[in-house]
Amino acid sequence: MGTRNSRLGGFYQLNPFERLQAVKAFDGLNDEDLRQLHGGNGALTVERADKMIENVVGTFNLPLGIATNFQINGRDVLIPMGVEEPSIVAGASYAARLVREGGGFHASTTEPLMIGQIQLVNITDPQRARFDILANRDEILAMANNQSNSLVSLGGGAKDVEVRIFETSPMGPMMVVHLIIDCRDAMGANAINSMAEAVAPRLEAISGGRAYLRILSNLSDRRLARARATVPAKALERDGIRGEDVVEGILWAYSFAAVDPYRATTHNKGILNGIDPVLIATGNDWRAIEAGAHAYAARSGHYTSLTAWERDAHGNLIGTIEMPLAVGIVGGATKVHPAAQTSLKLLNVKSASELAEICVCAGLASNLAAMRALATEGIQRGHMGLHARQIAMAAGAHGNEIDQVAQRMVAEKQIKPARAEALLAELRIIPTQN
Ligand SMILES: CC(C)(COP(=O)([O-])OP(=O)([O-])OC[C@H]1O[C@@H](n2cnc3c(N)ncnc32)[C@H](O)[C@@H]1OP(=O)([O-])[O-])[C@@H](O)C(=O)NCCC(=O)NCCSC(=O)C[C@@](C)(O)CC(=O)[O-]
Ligand SMILES: NC(=O)C1=CN([C@@H]2O[C@H](COP(=O)(O)OP(=O)(O)OC[C@H]3O[C@@H](n4cnc5c(N)ncnc54)[C@H](OP(=O)(O)O)[C@@H]3O)[C@@H](O)[C@H]2O)C=CC1
Repeated sequence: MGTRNSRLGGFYQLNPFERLQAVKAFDGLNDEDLRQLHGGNGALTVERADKMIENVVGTFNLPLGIATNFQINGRDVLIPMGVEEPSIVAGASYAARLVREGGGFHASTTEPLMIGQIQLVNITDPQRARFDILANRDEILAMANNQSNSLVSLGGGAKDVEVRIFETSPMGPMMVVHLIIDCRDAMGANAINSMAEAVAPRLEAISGGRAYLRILSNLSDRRLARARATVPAKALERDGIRGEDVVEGILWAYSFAAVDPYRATTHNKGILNGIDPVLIATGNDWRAIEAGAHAYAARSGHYTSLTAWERDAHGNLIGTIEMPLAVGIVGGATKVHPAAQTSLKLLNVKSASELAEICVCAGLASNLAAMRALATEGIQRGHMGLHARQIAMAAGAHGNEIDQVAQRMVAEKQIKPARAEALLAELRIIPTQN
């Protein structure tokens, strides 16, 4: 067993090999696990990829970083993040360090209940049909649960039936039946779709209508994850700016997102900056979470922030987040992609709910990092300082040239492709002149 202390100050100053050793010391991962994280022989092979999707010609790599400093429900966690954008991993680690000073994140989830929808049309007497479908609830649930080999024995499966009537639509009236399904540790899409397709003929017979769509809803608003964090005002003190003033700035940043959908969209993008990379690293479906997150943000009819920020009686900053988070630790690609398996092992989660809790904490942390930067020095110093290396590489820099060009651009505060090209040309001329 490793040290299990995720407070790894200066982790970023190590090289990738040294970082892997620190991860190994944290968790006691074995060498095979490390190879999978590192992308060596254990990583996704073309042969395996060819069995995952269609028309495969290769694999597409992304950087895998480790966010440090997270403490969630009293447990230290190192969070793997697969992402192409610089400063996300740094920002999340920084914010987790700040939250750690306030006692870490507190997270929870609702039951993993999802919705399967069956669309019924051409029903002459919808009120009678609704009554009869509900009267046959137990039979419908039993038919749905016949589709599952293990969900029911694990305490999950189809739990309830609901009926909604739409008086009008572009094609006329329709009825939508919801199957409420407890998906346990699976994201559940395939399980739900099988159940929805299985019960549709019976629903047609009861209602006298015709079933068209039979599919899950990605607005999984019965499967919510929540987290709360406290940041002592003192922890936010920096470069001569008082912590109280940083709190004030962050609260104005939040207020902007709360009232203005143009700002809320960017604010929520900053939250998903923390969540999507964890979904990718663990082989989860990030399109499903993105769709659910934005729909949930608009549930009142006004698109708004997925987080809320306030000040407590002592002047400390309090942040909360609540959003749908349908993730799995079984099913989909979670058990197929070798690095996803290792990421789940590193996270040491025993249930899909625990993974969802980690995801919302990463989202809350990313939101805090972005707002702190935006409300103080601006986003460009931290973000562009780290993005400078990508600009240097895009300009053609290799090896040592990358850091040399990036450092010059940061020092000059001119982080631009044209400047990178000029500096690179300069760097390449100097050695030949000597
Ligand atoms: C980038 C930092 C953290 C630098 O911040 P800094 O002040 O230069 O950092 P520091 O040197 O004081 O170090 C503080 C901690 O940050 C971490 N850290 C520091 N440097 C590194 C690094 N190189 N690599 C990895 N981690 C790093 C590390 O955890 C370190 O502590 P330690 O644990 O070592 O004791 C800060 O400027 C920041 O948080 N910026 C915001 C980053 C961010 O939000 N990026 C997202 C991209 S922009 C975007 O897409 C979203 C947005 C902004 O539009 C959303 C919105 O509008 O709301
Ligand atoms: N709109 C969307 O979001 C859609 C998404 N998808 C894709 O569907 C995939 C996810 O579907 P999902 O149904 O989760 O995956 P799978 O069908 O791969 O796996 C889920 C199944 O695993 C079995 N199982 C074994 N142990 C457990 C456990 N502890 N908890 C829960 N189930 C367990 C259950 O089957 P059993 O009970 O039979 O043993 C369950 O139905 C993702 O790849 C997603 O991209 C697909 C269609 C639409």
